[in-house]
Amino acid sequence: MLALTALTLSHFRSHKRAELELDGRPVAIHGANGVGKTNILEAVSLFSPGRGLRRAGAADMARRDEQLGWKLTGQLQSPSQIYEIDIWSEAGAARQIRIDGKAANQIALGKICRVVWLVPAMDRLWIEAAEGRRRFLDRMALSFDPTHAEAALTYEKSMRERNRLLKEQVRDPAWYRVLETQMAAAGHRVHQVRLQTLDFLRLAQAESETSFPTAELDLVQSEGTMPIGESDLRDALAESRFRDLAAGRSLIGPHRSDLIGTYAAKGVAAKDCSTGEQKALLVSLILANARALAQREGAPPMLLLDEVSAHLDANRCAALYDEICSLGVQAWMTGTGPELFAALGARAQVLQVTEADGLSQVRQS
Ligand SMILES: Nc1ncnc2c1ncn2[C@@H]1O[C@H](COP(=O)(O)OP(=O)(O)OP(=O)(O)O)[C@@H](O)[C@H]1O
Repeated sequence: MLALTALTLSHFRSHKRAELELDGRPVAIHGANGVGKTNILEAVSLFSPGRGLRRAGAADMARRDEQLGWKLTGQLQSPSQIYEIDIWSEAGAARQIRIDGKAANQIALGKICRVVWLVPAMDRLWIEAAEGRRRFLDRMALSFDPTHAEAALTYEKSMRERNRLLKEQVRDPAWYRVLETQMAAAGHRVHQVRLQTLDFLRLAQAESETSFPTAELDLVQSEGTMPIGESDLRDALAESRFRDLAAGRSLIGPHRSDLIGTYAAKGVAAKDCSTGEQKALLVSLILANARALAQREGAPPMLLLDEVSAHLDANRCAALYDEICSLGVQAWMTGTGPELFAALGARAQVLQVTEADGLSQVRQS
């Protein structure tokens, strides 16, 4: 299994200090609006690479009106061993990580801990801009291949630099060659890992007997097609330079990919499905992600499901709970009242968050 067995939040968001003792079961967190349930999920999301589920900066995560910075301490149980992990930021500085007392970086963290999430901001994922869908796919890709974060970052950095040259109307090819070589190497890798992730998800959906609808998936380019090999991408970037100069930005590459989903049984594009169906398609994908990783690595990722029951009918909610429990996933779920988790019974650890006089409290309920 992959699970946090203890978690302490210090001066993190609304929590001055919250200590959670966990036993590896799914975690159902309930409490009134604004008591800090999502803040706990955000803390868990930081146990994987990236900016976390709110995509916030380290400074925003410090408890307001305190200049102290924040700290998260977690005990992580992986299939092979137990890790003691500290993640903290001092006075708004970049996040720091220590694994078993030794300084570590986000890539090292990504190798031992995988976290995938669904949050209410993703309710319109199928309808809104492609960037959100790419991010959702990349989060799943990262759970399969921890090096994905590094390749994506290298690509992003070289692309930004190339875009700067394009905006400044630099025309000398010598300025572009090194950047385009870097973009092609990292971009090809990013694209391949995304394609492989789609294959894993397709297979896991096909093999499953879940009642969640199958989401057919396609990765498409906003214009044309993605060059197949690394050298094809490098050549395509060089060829596109003239057009890119006119646009002032790079027009080809994996940053122009889009994830298209279809409700397979109905043959209806995800963007045209009902709100609940759209959410069910996303749930179907993260369950497929969990199933595939359980098979390949012996442990599914931790799942963060903020406002888990929103838009799902009672049958789908029960089916989701059943699947989480049968997969042995440490799913972190939130909702405003304990009744939302009644169908889980003793299969989950139920925590209640309350707040009084600016101080939050988390206790078993
Ligand atoms: N840096 C911070 N310092 C102190 N409080 C913060 C900070 N950032 C956010 N908050 C507070 O945390 C609260 C939001 O917490 P959170 O989103 O976890 O609530 P929630 O329990 O999930 O609520 P809901 O049920 O409404 O979704 C808000 O009151 C917000 O003002």
